[in-house]
Amino acid sequence: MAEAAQKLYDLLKADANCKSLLAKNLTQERFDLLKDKTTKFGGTLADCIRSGCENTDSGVGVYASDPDAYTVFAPLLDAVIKDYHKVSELNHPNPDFGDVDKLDFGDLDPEGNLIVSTRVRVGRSHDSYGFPPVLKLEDRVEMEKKTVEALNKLEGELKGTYYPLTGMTKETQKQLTDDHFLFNDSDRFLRAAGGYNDWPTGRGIFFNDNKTFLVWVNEEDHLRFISMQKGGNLKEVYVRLVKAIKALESSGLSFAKREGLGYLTFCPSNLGTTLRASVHIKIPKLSQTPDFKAFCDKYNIQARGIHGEHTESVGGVYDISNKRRLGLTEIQAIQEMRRGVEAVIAEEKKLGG
Ligand SMILES: Nc1ncnc2c1ncn2[C@@H]1O[C@H](COP(=O)(O)OP(=O)(O)OP(=O)(O)O)[C@@H](O)[C@H]1O
Ligand SMILES: NC(=[NH2+])NCCC[C@H](N)C(=O)O
Repeated sequence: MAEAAQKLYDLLKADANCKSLLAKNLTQERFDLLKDKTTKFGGTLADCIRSGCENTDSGVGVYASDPDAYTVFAPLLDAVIKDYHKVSELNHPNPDFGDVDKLDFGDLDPEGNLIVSTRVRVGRSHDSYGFPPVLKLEDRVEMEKKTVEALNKLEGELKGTYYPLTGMTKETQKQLTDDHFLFNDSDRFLRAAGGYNDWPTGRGIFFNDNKTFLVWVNEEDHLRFISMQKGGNLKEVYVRLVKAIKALESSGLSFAKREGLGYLTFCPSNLGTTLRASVHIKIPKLSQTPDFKAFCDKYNIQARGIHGEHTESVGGVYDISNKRRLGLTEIQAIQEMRRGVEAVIAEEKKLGG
């Protein structure tokens, strides 16, 4: 067990240019302290660090093998979490979605010139199962079954159908992915972490008729709840997601949560609120300025390409979202994204866009 971790650690140390949070925070002292430990789910240090050691261009570089890893490997994971979310203490507040009847925002781009679409997602983990490195095929299948039973109870606007990946044609998968609804198995960071083990068994997507509410089953996290639509109406998208979270939390599913850390996810960058609110937005001018990255950092927002993380922009359209998910409430994370997007729009217009 310690040998596997040692081999991986050697790989990490061999890349002197590695800038990941793993490289920064996995000191020799922490490595020695953790290398022989195992979680209740059988997770090891090697399980947590494999992706970041095999991919030294990782930004974060670490995944939790299971919910218990956040306790057993806390000396490493806590340091990475503080670093990513820019907090000095791990005292994440209780969930607070705000008063959805009194939100002080609506459409972020009422003229409809810049924002192509808006999406808000959260991740949830079943508290009785581990994460991909320790999951068995039967666990995934069992989790999928329990999840679908809960999803089938949704009503009204959230009512929809579950489509397992097993049996879905390649053409349908490609179309749904190109249209930004479905995930695929092309992320090498997630692959190295075990995220595609037994692919595609136990995975699938649930959506309502107009594809404004979607659930990913067994992609990176056990569950991702997603609300999205064309245009910039953040209020409609957010209110729909809050409704879905509340409905699913009262449908018999029990989600992994930890005092001080909020909702637990596979990747430490996602825990806390687990909320990522994004717009696809046309910013050909701002994105070309040398200060674009600094501008985003100032507002705690992140720019991605439009086919998801680690992809490039197409035609000056970027995915702009809140970067922090921990140490603030859900409504504060949404407001942080809103302020960032409003600033991006103002700056793009100032530059003549
Ligand atoms: N505002 C948006 N409008 C339309 N599609 C979006 C929007 N934001 C993200 N997407 C799409 O969602 C899919 C998933 O994106 P991505 O993997 O970057 O983020 P994520 O699902 O939030 O998860 P993670 O941050 O863990 O990678 C991609 O197809 C991406 O294009
Ligand atoms: N989808 C995510 N969890 N993204 C954040 C980290 C992704 C990858 N492991 C890295 O370190 O770069």
